[in-house]
Amino acid sequence: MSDSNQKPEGLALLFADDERSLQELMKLELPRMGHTVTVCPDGETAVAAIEKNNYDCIIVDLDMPGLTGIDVIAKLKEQSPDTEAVILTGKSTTESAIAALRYGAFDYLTKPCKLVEIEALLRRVSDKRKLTKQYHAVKRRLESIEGAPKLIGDSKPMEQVRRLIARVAPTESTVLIRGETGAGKELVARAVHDQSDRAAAPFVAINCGALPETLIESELFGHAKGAFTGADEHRVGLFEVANGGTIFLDEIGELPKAMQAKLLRVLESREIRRVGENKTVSINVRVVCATHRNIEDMVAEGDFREDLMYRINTFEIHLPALRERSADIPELAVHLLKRFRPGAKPIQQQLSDDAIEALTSHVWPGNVRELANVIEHATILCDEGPIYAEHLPRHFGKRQLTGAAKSRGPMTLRDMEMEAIHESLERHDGSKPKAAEELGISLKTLYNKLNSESGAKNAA
Ligand SMILES: Nc1ncnc2c1ncn2[C@@H]1O[C@H](COP(=O)(O)OP(=O)(O)OP(=O)(O)O)[C@@H](O)[C@H]1O
Repeated sequence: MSDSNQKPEGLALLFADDERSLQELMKLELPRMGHTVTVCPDGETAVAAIEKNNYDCIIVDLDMPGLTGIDVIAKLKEQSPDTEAVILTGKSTTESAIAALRYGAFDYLTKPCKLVEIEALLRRVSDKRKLTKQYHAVKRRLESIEGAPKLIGDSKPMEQVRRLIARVAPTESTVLIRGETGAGKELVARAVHDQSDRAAAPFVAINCGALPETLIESELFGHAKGAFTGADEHRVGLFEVANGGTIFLDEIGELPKAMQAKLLRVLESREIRRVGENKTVSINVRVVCATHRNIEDMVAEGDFREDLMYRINTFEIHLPALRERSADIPELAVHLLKRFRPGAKPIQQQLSDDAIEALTSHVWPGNVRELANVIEHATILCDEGPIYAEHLPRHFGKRQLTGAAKSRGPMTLRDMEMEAIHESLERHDGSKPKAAEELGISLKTLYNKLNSESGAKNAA
């Protein structure tokens, strides 16, 4: 991540040490490294400077007469928690330096330290600040596209989901979220994390179905440099990235059998082993899984390990399909509209009655993801004012009225789903990628549904 050929971003530094010669040295050398520096002779002056100015990083001597380095850091973390702190310490006080790390210091240097060590450490501070800024920028962009991750819906089924989330979140239980594709399982997983004691630590999501089998292990557990062709550098796996927080294993049913055994071992031992390394690393990660597949059937067919199934579904949350909570559709539609038309307006000004009627009577095989696509389509045709049924995709809302559906009598949800798939395939001259995109489901899911339909027909 750190490119040693690249000049680090200049940092605003504060240096505090009672040694005159060090003060003089830093006044000269830190600017030569491209940083600006305020030099202070003691803790009191340092605290006064921190109260007046903003610094990216402070470097403080641990042992100063009056306020010590730890006192200065404690004050700094109250005043400006984002500013990094580096401790300078004599060899004999390494233990106090470790105490300083507990107070939130970034790192410590033992005196006498070389200028190259200070330079390397400041480069790391600079890298960290750059990454933090990038993280906030990406998060803001994502929120402006998707809206802040918020579970919308007050329908009875969603109230029940919320109740379950609130019950399980504060525990350490592994959670299995079941529900159709696009129903919002990742949002439920995030809500479990956000309502837990781990909320301030990372939430890391990975789709087990989206990675080639050969890469999953190193993605989850990391690898040593040279562990396999292409492993040019040491890489930390997602379990380590999520340490202290939550890992969300989406589409757990897609995990290859060999990986299922490895995952089970990790869940039981709470230790991981990076690919190409012998030693194990302890991890403290809460695991939340999700699947749209019937895991019990997969176990019966020998595709999923029974012991892993029991291990991951300590607590289950079933997320109902959108058609089972149609009362949420208007509010969800307006929430999704904000992605394309920022600003909040009442539902009546955004959606006409006929649009609400068409939306609430649709079957939604692609669930909320499909709803987001339909809303995007409507905003292309209608960039302001209420959305009418005519702005919805052409096939929309008609399905329930087709002669075939009426003459067949009551249809199962599965039949309706297959009808939506076939209609979409027809509209796109049989193109499965286009149909999958329109329906808001993955190509893999489309194939699965078509295969299980032809399997059922063959069996009949
Ligand atoms: N209750 C909800 N409130 C707000 N937005 C939602 C809700 N449910 C789903 N969404 C939105 O719908 C989209 C799909 O949701 P998500 O990715 O969580 O579904 P999923 O069930 O995990 O799908 P998949 O099984 O395909 O991974 C996302 O853009 C998400 O923000």
